Amino acid sequence: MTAHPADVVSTASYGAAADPYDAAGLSATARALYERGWMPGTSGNVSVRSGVDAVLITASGLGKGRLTSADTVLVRADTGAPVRPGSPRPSAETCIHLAVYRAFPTVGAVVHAHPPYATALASRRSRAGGGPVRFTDLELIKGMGRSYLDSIEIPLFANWREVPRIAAEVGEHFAHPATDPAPALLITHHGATTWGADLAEASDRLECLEALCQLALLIGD
Ligand SMILES: CSCCC(=O)C(=O)COP(=O)(O)O
Ligand SMILES: [Zn+2]
Repeated sequence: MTAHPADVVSTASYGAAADPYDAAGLSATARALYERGWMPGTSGNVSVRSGVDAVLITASGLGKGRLTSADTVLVRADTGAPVRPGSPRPSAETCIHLAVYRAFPTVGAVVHAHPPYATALASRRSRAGGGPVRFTDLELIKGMGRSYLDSIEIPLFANWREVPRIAAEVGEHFAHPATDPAPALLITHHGATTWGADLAEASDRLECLEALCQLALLIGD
């Protein structure tokens, strides 16, 4: 991942508790997803696990195409509160990331974006009565952490105005996960969230999910 010129300066402000390469990785991922049109304006957020009790996440409300390492915040994994006083405000959707980390201890990175096909398919499914979005037979299913070609169900959540309510429903859902749960969720009229061992895997899964959603819309019912 190529460092943004601003990262060379801003990573120096990070202490030992957050790896400066993680901060550079977060901001580079956000910029790349912005370039793809999946994080328009200030939308989207990215995080990585930082040790056992903290998460490094993008700051809230900033243009994701201009993000630098300085625009990341180390938060407590239990409460989402910034570890250091004077940090920028963490993403408004931090609680959703934390719900994923709590449910899946091996997850190292979470990516949330507003990609158009995933958002459209989630919204269409919601209008048709809701329930998980299921993909069948498509080869790209293997890109979602599956070694076999079968079907995969992506849970769909309501886009409550109170983000903690979305996070609570995500936490409840994954408290009793299906066997081999998909590393992804959709939020109706909002976007998609994927996760993986690291930023590369979480981003690849977002790419596959968006492609699956595009194909599903092309194929139709
Ligand atoms: C303009 S998008 C509204 C908020 C949102 O859905 C999002 O993904 C970005 O929130 P953040 O607080 O992480 O900037
Ligand atoms: Zn969002």
